This record gives sequence, structure tokens and C-alpha cells, in this order.
Amino acid sequence: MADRPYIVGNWKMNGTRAMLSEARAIDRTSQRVMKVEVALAPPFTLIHAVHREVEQIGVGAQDVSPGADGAHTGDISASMAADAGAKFAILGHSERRQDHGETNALIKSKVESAIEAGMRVILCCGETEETRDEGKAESFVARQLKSSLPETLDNADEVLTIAYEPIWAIGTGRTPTVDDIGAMHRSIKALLVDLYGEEMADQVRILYGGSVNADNAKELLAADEVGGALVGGASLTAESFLGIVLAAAELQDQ
Ligand SMILES: O=C[C@H](O)COP(=O)(O)O
Repeated sequence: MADRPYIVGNWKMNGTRAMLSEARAIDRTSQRVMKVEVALAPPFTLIHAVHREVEQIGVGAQDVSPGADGAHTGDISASMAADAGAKFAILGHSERRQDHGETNALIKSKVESAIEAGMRVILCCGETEETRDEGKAESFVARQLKSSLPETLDNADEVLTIAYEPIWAIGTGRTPTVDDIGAMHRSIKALLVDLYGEEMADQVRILYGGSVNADNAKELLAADEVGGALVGGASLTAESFLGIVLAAAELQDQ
């Protein structure tokens, strides 16, 4: 449901079965916070286990490979991730772009494969500090999105979420101003209207990601057109992640 804030924890390359207790605790509290949609993206090795442990929250993958199953050693297709219990896939994260040289064209083929497998896509975008300093952040992000979004979209709220994550804010404790976040989210929204029309664009939540924690969540989530948060470091313990979930719930009450 696009009108609920969407709070997604990305565990990145962290987590062994010892962390299942954190997922259980997140799930238990989330059952009482129905006005917020909560989800976790553990590493592939834990997707099935987390899926079996939780009742309320969504479980997703941090990536999928494009194309159909076949002879691709080490790869995991969207249909395999979905079979393990993943309902969504985070695609185009800047860490994958940097560490694995992912291009917008490759990301687009991953987006298409994930949607075909029935998953929701959380498509990440975001600029470097240099690009922002040059005043080119919005045009850079628009280019990333235009080159990696599908041509057409049906059931947008079930299929697509965008996550704006300025690279310089990831894991650094630094965040853009609320005005800068609002301006970027408005620009992304305008692009979605352009590509898919207003009705479809209204259904796509645009998350903010980059050093979100329980202390700054309320302020960041209140920015214009922010429909939730993609959380890295602060999603690794139930205590810190639930602080963000509860902040989102409080904001809904205001
Ligand atoms: O996917 C999550 C983002 O990269 C944000 O990570 P962070 O919350 O550790 O800054």
C-alpha cells in the first residue's frame, strides 16, 4: 500500500543464523505497527531462514542476476530468490555499482527479470559528493533512472519503489539537508510522472537512504515526497531498526 511509509533494512554483507533473533524481534514489534510497512533484506544465505521466522514483515534480496536460470556459476536468479522467500529485490545499489562495475543497462535487465519473477524492485540511485558539488545531482540521478527503469509499468505500488541514496551519505553519519532531500525527491517524482503518468507515479514510493538512524529518522522522513527509508547500519539490531520504525509510526500520527 503506497500510502504507508516503507522502512527497509539492508543487512548488506552481514549476518549469520545468530542474527535470526533480531529478525524475530523486528517482526514481533512490527506486528503492532501496522501503519508502517517493514521489510528486511538479509544476505542470500539467510533469506529462507528469515522468511520462515517472520510473519508480518517482508523479506527480500539485495540483488538478483538477470535472465533465466542456467549455466552461470555463482549467480542467483530472481526466480531462485523468490523461491527462497524473497518478495522484493534491491537493485542498483551504489555498492554493487562500485564493487562489481554494474552499469545502468545491466541494472535495467535485472529490474526486468525481478519484475517478471513477481518481485517488487527497490531501485537505488544517488550521486557522488563531487557530482553534488558541481550542481549536477538531479540530472545525474535522472539519467541513472531513465536508463534503468522499465518502459512500461503496471500495478506500480506492487512492482516499484525508488531509493535515493547519495553515495557520500552512506555509512558516513552525514546526511543532506531536508530541503535537498525534498528537492531530489520532487525531481524523481517529476521524472516518474513524465515516464508513466501521474496516477502510476503516485503509487511509487521514493525512499531516502544514507545514515538514517532512530535520532534523525523523523526529520528525514518528514521531507517532501519521502515515502520511507532504506537503512543499512542501523538495521543490524532490532533495537536501532525499531527506533526508526517507531519514528515513522509517530510521524503518521501527527
Ligand atoms: O542500503 C542502505 C544504504 O546504503 C544506507 O546505509 P547506511 O544506513 O549504513 O548509511
